[in-house]
Amino acid sequence: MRASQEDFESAMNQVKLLKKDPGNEVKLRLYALYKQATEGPCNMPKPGVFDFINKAKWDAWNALGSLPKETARQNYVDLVSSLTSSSESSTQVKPGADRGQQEYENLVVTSEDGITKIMFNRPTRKNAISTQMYQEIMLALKAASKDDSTITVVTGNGDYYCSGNDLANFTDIPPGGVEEKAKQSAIMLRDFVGTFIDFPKPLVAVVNGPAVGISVTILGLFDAVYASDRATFHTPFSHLGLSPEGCASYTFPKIMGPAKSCFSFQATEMLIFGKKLTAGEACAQGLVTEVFPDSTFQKEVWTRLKAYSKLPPNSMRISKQVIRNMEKEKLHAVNAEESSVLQERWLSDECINATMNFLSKKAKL
Ligand SMILES: CCCC/C=C/CC(=O)SCCNC(=O)CCNC(=O)[C@H](O)C(C)(C)COP(=O)(O)OP(=O)(O)OC[C@H]1O[C@@H](n2cnc3c(N)ncnc32)[C@H](O)[C@@H]1OP(=O)(O)O
Repeated sequence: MRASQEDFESAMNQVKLLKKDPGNEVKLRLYALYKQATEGPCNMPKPGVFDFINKAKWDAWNALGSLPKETARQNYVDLVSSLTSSSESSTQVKPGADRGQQEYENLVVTSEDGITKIMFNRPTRKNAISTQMYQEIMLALKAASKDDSTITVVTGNGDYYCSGNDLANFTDIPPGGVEEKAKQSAIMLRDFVGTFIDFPKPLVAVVNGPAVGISVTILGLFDAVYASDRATFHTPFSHLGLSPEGCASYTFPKIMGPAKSCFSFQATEMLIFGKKLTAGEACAQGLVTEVFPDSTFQKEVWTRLKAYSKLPPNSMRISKQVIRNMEKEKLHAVNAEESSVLQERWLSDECINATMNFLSKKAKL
């Protein structure tokens, strides 16, 4: 039986609900089939060779030649159906499921000695945060807020703490185009940062190495930040045609000193001029609680955290509430404003060019 228009629309909705990123190749095929089913054979001028995102999309659509619209619609529905059934089977029984533990692709989450540890686990990408990883971090934080641990710790696997947003996230363009992508990203960013603002238990960052971008800005929402002396703190927003997020436009000047004092210039030097701070400098500015020599970092930090985790949990949670609640409304408002400014920035030539330069290996920080 041929797929109807309703089957097609239902498949489009199912794509948005996929639990697992199907990868760029499948997404290109979905894009091409969608265009063919709705518009017929490729009717766009061929993009230039350096416009490689649109070129890849054009190639995929053009490769469908004169495939009839109905067949493209059927193929789209079949492809989505194969994706939904494989994602259902891959979330079934996994090791740890019987202990109520969730499995993550880009995180290692463990709970021991009253401490839930959320470790970024993409060391070959310097722990850059992919779209899927944002979702996983939100899920892990929500689970940690309800489990029986007293403290939650965020750290990184490998030589980096985290290299910030995965710049390849912007190559995954939905059928609605780049505007739709920017809109979806702004919603995800607001939810992601909101999860940190609302996190109810003591939240500690164990910064094992260099930290970049959003992994630095959200530190202002943690309750303690311990850093190895190998760590650096870098927010290269202007270099990337971006603007601050993670509430840093509010927390950094507040943490680093009152307005117009020489200290608040440290915040603007970081957020506007992209100055990279050493761990010692970040500690002097109040962004880091304490710095440890890398050789003894893990031992010293975890000994301290284990002692803290034995403190009465309700008292710690209530103290956090008393300290943070007055600020919550303001932080949510700042988060919404920063996300909406970024939604526009992502569509700017400055941002698109900087992202292309990184992805085509012409630039690095
Ligand atoms: C939707 C919400 C959006 C919120 C917005 C947040 C804003 C930010 O977070 S801005 C910060 C974005 N991050 C960057 O600009 C960092 C880019 N990376 C680099 O400049 C360098 O990779 C590095 C300085 C972090 C490390 O350099 P190093 O020479 O030591 O290692 P590499 O060989 O470059 O890295 C290994 C491998 O990993 C890839 N990679 C590293 N970071 C990222 C990243 N952020 N996005 C995508 N890919 C990244 C790098 O390309 C290498 O890949 P290959 O092995 O394939 O070459």
